[in-house]
Amino acid sequence: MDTATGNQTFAKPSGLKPPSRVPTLFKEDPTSPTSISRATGLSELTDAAQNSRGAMGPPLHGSIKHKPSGLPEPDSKQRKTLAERAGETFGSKIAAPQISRPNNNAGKHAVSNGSRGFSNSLSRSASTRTSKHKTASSSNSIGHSSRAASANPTRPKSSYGNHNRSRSQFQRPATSMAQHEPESDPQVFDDDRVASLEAQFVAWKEQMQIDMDKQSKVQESVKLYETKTAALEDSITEYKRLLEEYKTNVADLKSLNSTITMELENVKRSHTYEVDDIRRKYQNDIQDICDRHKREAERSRDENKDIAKKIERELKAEIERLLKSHKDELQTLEKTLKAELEEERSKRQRERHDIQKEFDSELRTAKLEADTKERENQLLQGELTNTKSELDRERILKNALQAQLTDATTNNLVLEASNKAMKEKVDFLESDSQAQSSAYNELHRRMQEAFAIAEAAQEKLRQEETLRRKLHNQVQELKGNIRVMCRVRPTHDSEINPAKIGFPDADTDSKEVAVQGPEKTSAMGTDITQTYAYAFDRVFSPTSQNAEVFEEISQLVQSALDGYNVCIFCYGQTGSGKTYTMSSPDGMIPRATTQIYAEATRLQEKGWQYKMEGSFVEVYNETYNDLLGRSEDLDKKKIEVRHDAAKKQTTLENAVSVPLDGPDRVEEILQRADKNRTVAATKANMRSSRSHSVFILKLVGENSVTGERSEGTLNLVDLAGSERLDHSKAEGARLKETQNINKSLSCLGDVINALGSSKEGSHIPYRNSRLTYLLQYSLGGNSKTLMFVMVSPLQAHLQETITSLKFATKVHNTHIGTAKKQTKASG
Ligand SMILES: Nc1ncnc2c1ncn2[C@@H]1O[C@H](COP(=O)(O)OP(=O)(O)OP(=O)(O)O)[C@@H](O)[C@H]1O
Repeated sequence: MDTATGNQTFAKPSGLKPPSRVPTLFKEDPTSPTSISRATGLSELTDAAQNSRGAMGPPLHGSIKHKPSGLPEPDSKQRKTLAERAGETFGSKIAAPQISRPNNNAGKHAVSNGSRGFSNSLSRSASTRTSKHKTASSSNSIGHSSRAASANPTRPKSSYGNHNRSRSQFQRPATSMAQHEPESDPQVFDDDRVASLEAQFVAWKEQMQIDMDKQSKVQESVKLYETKTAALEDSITEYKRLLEEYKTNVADLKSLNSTITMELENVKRSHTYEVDDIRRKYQNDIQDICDRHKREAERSRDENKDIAKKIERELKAEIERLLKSHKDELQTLEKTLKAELEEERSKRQRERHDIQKEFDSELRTAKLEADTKERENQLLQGELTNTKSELDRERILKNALQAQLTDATTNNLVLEASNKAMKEKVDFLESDSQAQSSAYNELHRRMQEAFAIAEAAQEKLRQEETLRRKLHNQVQELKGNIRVMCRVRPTHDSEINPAKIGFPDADTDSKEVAVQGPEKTSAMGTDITQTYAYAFDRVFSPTSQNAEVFEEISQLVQSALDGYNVCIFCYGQTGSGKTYTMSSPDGMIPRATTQIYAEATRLQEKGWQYKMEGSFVEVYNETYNDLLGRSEDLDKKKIEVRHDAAKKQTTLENAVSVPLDGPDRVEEILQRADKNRTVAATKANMRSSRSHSVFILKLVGENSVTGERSEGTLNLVDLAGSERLDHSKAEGARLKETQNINKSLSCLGDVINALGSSKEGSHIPYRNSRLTYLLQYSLGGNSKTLMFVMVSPLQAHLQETITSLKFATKVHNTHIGTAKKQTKASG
């Protein structure tokens, strides 16, 4: 009854399906003690559980839900109680032992028609035989198999169900039990069965206990659902009540809203009326104000008219007064201005005169400046010429480089050709037989021999070069470390009255020169002429060319390359041919540099590498000037001379030093020096004759093969004119020039004299003049000096010629260093 009521209650709100009848069966008397009827019920439940639900979990919510709700109920009249069914079982059970089991089929039939309890009891026995029998009986249990099939047609079929159905479809084969049963003892069988039943009972009891626990859990779940359902129903009731309340509230709010809307309409209407009233009121006020303002404006307009008339009258009076005073002031000003104008005019007149004067003086200054500019222009033109010459030199250099490139290309082609030939040779030698191989070896051996010979020859050459240097030096020493040569220049077409100069040994030694002196009256009253003969290392007649002269000095130039300090200077009066000999295009300087360059190149194959640098300075009025520097720096830039006593080398600070990387370079050097001297000549007339110019060529050589090193200097000096001037006539700058020239030439003589007469280590007065100080290491010691005494062929210069020749003889008689020679002098 409870279950039925419960089913009705659940179906309505939640739609839960009515619970299974299985728990209902336990609800009948769950607490009653163990009884047969209960045991039978348990037996049925156990079977059911074993068939279909035994393997399932406890009856949870989900499992209850899926229980078949439309389970067909058997007719109540046909239904038997569990007790009745239990009684049937026992009946069958008791009767069972008397059943004879003649064969398998008979036994099987009896069991299938007998109670399920017996079959179950068999199934619970430990014996193998009864177990097999029981399994067969259980599988034939109609109730279970039909319930399982009809209760849940959609449920997935268990393996058990399948197994059951399959067994029911096929004829059971004969078991071993059927064969062995007739041999068993009936008495033992009964005892065993009782024991089995007892054990089965105990198992049933335990199973019952488990099922009861499950049932109580299910009951608890049901109770919980009931409680929840009741709570949900309460909530629904509460929600319904609240809904009703909300509906009432909404209706109230609607009525309130309509009331408020009406009131709002009323308020709007009254507000409109008020606004209209206020607008009307303000319009009236504005109209009043406008009327008042109009009246005020009319009144003030009348007042203004009166004021204006009054001001007009006052202004007219004031203007008249001001006009009168202005007229007076203007008259006064006119007078003052006229006076000032007059004054200004006279002042301007004076200023004009001043400006005119100033302009004149500025004009003069400008003219002077123009002159200066002109000179500067000349300087610039000089610079331009220099630049042009540099450009020419670069061009020449470029041409030379191009020629070198062509040579190199040709060489390359030749080398390639020879390389090819060599390769062919090698191929030829390699390709063929033993004979070729031996020929190659022979060739190789010969080549090695040739190399060895060449090496030996080169070594010999090097040794010979060293020997040559030594011998050369000895020869130079034997010739004397200071030598004097004389050169008489030819007369020009324009020159008349030549002096009588003879060359007695011109066909043999060319060492003598004879000058016929001026006519003198003897004590006897007869006119006599005296001939002065001089002997030097070499005398060059007017027909001699520069090439011939250079031949004599080329040995000294070679000495400079060998590491000696060499000094060659030209001494003589103005116009005697010093510059021609020294600096003309085929003079000593270009020739010397050309030879040095050629020799340095030749020595490269003997392992010598030379670095050559040229400087050109002048000594003018006892100051040094750089002839290779900028012409505007001449007489301004200070050049310092420094001596290295250990190396016996002289260096010039602040002087331009030009690397001599080609023989053409010297031409540029000479041009630049000449330019500077020309520019200087505009400042001091005859500058070139009044200064000493010194071309200094530094030669540093290193031999990478022998490890030798040489540092030599070649000084080529063009001395100032040596003529004596009449001191009484010379004055100012000219007098100073003359004094300085005399001083320096006299110092030069003193130094040479000291070098020739004094012992080694004694004082040499180099410092007495700038010239000797500059040439300190090129005069004396281990240096080699050559003096050219230049002679003018003119009778007019005879006296100066004799003076020069006397000075030269004095120098010639001086012997410096180890060389000693006898000199012959006359006059
Ligand atoms: N050997 C010579 N052959 C032809 N002409 C010569 C020879 N020597 C000098 N002359 C000419 O004589 C002139 C004067 O010579 P040069 O200028 O060399 O004299 P200088 O002694 O250097 O004079 P200065 O001291 O003024 O410089 C020049 O015109 C020069 O060309």
